[in-house]
Amino acid sequence: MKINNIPYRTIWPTADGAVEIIDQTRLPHEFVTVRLESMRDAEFAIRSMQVRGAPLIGVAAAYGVALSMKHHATDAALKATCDMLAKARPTAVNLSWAVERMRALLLPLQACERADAAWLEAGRIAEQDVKINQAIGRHGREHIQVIHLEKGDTVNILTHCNAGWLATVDWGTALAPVYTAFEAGIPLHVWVDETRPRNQGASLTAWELAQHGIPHTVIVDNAGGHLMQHGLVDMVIVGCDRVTAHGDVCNKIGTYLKALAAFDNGVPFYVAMPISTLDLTLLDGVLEIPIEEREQEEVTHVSGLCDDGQVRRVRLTPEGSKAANYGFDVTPARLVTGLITERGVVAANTAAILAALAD
Ligand SMILES: CSC[C@@H](O)[C@@H](O)C(=O)COP(=O)(O)O
Repeated sequence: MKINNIPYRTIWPTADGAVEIIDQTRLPHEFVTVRLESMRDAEFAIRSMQVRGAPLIGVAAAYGVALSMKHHATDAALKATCDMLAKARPTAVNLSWAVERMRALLLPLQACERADAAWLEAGRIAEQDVKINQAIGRHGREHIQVIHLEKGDTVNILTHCNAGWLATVDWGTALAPVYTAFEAGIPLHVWVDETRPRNQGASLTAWELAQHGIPHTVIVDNAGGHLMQHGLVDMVIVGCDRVTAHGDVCNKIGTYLKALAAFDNGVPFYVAMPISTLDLTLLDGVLEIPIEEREQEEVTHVSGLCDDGQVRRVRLTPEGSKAANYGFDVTPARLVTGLITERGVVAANTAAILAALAD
């Protein structure tokens, strides 16, 4: 995708064997890239959310394994690296998916073969992510097009958090259909939930849509229900961090409330999902998916650009008030209209999911 008309990806290998990322903690007010030279750098980037979004943290972890293998490629080093990276964030299954794919490839190899093989495999995972997202974009666009033909007017799409190109290597998941439809000339407008506490909608989704000239409006997280009651939302598309065999969807906190409002108002609620986000070991998402709890400061404080041009952090809540910071919630399958995958749009139930996997 493009920043100031220059094509970028969110992560890329450098000619001298390091990895570069866009530091997403600095957006939208500053565009800064960061060089990762070690597994510790990759682990810090994931934990601190310099890189975030389920597919991207998987790719960053794969590169983390590759960086580690350049220096220490024994069995013990491979185990320690994979175990540490897999724990950097708990909810998105793509992280452990990517780490386990690296481990399975590297473990049978001689130590001296591991560095080159790891580097190639991390690159393959990154390239695959781009292709998968392009396919999600094509499948999702068809549904946007159907709504456009029925309505004969601009399609209003609501999204939560950031599941755009910043959350992947390129294109995004939930926003891939948006970019693809926009390129095909379908008139659309995106309602962007600000997505407290870290405001990935207001700071990341709004920024990347603006870079691409896509009409959008940032709304507070509580506005979606009101907009749906007044016919101002034609469809919802969100990303996801883990989907169970039953089709329950875990995504950024607040997604469930949007799904309830969509259901009550007859608005289609789609979840864009690479197949690697499926966790067939789990059935009931509410009971079984681990939900990340983060620091209270993400709730009690916000940072933003002040009128003097400086980025500052300020406290919102009274000193002494406790805050709880659950990062994700689970939307039961019954509220999901369809899962937009690289293999097509799949119903959120076990039979349809298994049939899609068998194709
Ligand atoms: C394509 S990204 C899908 C999800 O990872 C995204 O919607 C989300 O919840 C991201 O959460 P984050 O905490 O910013 O990593």
